[in-house]
Amino acid sequence: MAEESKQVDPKINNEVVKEVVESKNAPEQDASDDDPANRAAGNSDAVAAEASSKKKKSKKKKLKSILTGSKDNKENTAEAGPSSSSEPPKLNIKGNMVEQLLQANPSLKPEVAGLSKSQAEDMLSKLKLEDLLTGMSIGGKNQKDMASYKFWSTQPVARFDDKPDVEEGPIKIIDPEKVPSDPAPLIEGFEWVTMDLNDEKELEEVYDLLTYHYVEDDEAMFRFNYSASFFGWALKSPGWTKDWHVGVRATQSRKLVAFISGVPVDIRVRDKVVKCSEINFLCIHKKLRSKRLAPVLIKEITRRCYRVGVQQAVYTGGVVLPKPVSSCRYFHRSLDWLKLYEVGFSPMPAKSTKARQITKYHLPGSTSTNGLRQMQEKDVDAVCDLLNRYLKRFEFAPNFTKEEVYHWLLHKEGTTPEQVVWSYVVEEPGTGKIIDFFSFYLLESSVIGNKKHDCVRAAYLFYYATETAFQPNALESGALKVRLNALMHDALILAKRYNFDVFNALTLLDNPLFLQDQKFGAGDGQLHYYLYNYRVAPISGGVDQNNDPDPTKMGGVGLVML
Ligand SMILES: CCCCCCCCCCCCCC(=O)SCCNC(=O)CCNC(=O)[C@H](O)C(C)(C)COP(=O)(O)OP(=O)(O)OC[C@H]1O[C@@H](n2cnc3c(N)ncnc32)[C@H](O)[C@@H]1OP(=O)(O)O
Repeated sequence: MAEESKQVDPKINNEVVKEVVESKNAPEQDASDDDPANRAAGNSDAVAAEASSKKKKSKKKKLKSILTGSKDNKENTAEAGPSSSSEPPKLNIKGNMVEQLLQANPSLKPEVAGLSKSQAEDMLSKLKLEDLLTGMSIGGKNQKDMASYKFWSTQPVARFDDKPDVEEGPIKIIDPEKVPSDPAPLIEGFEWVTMDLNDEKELEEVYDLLTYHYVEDDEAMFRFNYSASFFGWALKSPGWTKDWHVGVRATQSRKLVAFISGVPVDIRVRDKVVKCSEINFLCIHKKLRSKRLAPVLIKEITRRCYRVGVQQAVYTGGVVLPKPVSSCRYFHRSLDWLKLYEVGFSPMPAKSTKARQITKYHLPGSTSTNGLRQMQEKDVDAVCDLLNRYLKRFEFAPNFTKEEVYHWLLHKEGTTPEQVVWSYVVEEPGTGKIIDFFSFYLLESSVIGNKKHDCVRAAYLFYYATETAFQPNALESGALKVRLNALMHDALILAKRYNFDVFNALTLLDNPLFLQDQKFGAGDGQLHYYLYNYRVAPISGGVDQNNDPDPTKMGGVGLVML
């Protein structure tokens, strides 16, 4: 999932604030309770665990407006988060522990001052080395105690207290024969559907649901505005099956009210290749939020994956769940600074002016790399070879087939109403060999309630690769940095040419080598990477302990998810 991330006001850039401690009292459920395979073997019903019959009655009442399509339902309460009514006693210890805490993360200084001893201890226990490595100590806002994850604590996922030297591999082995052949029943008035995205009407329904109910930023200023072409691209990749496009409809109104999807992907985690379902576009109608429907959807897509022998999944999110494999930070490069300022995305830095900001982000009209041109069908083999060699340099990355390169990276003129992906190759002058390649995709965001602008065209940096990486000492000599900066500068120029307003990138791949030089600003979004039913030792997210891009922390995440 892409995350809505806004450019951080430079004034507050490094003031990272976290939620720290909360009660640990809730008992943990046995993981087997929620496992579809165990359900088949006679264990407690997963849906029953989510919704007691009492709750069902009140839900039925609240959901009436959806069933009938009326708009008068005001019920949309968020689930109560952790709260503490009493003021914690001030910390009056000067011991080792606090020093350790501050040493581990100096940016915590303002927070430590007001902590009780037990809170500080708790915080320290959360600030393990692996958390620093994955960026979790910084992006861990919203993290709850394991037992407070009523659903996730029952699932085969890594836990926050797992040791960093875990043996990597599946958490449990599923026998597809024992997985129920039918979905668990939904509450009355709703039914499961498999969406047929080859049917334009159904594609449109998914598009509508996501347009109005998918990810918004915290202040609800922007909302992703996926195009129908984008969904064709994202959800019909090689090996896709319509069985993994799962919807929930209101029986009476036939309205699509929830969706979750998966597409197959092989991910290499260090030296092992894991056959995964890449889960994305989990979305629940706003009026059905906080009613424990998300766990039901997740269990249903899990059942469908298990049934066909796919036992692992990869997914990303802005929320902290047990437990990220890695966490990367969003960066944004203004292409049309004035527009971004006017829509409230980019702040005006202290002592700057509009004119200065516009000049700062000005780009030349033409690219400068010799041999740069749009990728064509004839480049698929060369790009596949270069990209796979490049991605082997990362611990957590896909391995592309030629079909996948064709699907994900090649824009096929005239096949979709809107272009979704832009890919370029560099043909070595003289030899014609493909020596570099880069790509970005389009994801528009609607601007909510702005009189002047209704959308922001964002380019998301996708995959890239360069032969320069394989030169001896490419990193130490600075050659890789120089080459990537030249390529990314051209990528920015091309994105500007195609009327993009902003260029987004994470701290994954080799991005820390160019983010700052290319005037990317830090965003307020963090993207956490997760694996389902697979344990791994922590993987670096390309950031240091202050959440800044760090070239010494590269080599971790090589997977770019939409
Ligand atoms: C082998 C195959 C396995 C396949 C499955 C692999 C796993 C795939 C996992 C899915 C990967 C999706 C990747 C993407 O698409 S990430 C994009 C997620 N979508 C959005 O943010 C769109 C806008 N938001 C919504 O539509 C809803 O708020 C959603 C649907 C997100 C939650 O609905 P709602 O707000 O009404 O909540 P609830 O009362 O029903 O349920 C509350 C429970 O749900 C847990 N929750 C909340 N948000 C997420 C989240 N983003 N991933 C996983 N779990 C999440 C939450 O911690 C709590 O559990 P626990 O804290 O009590 O334990």
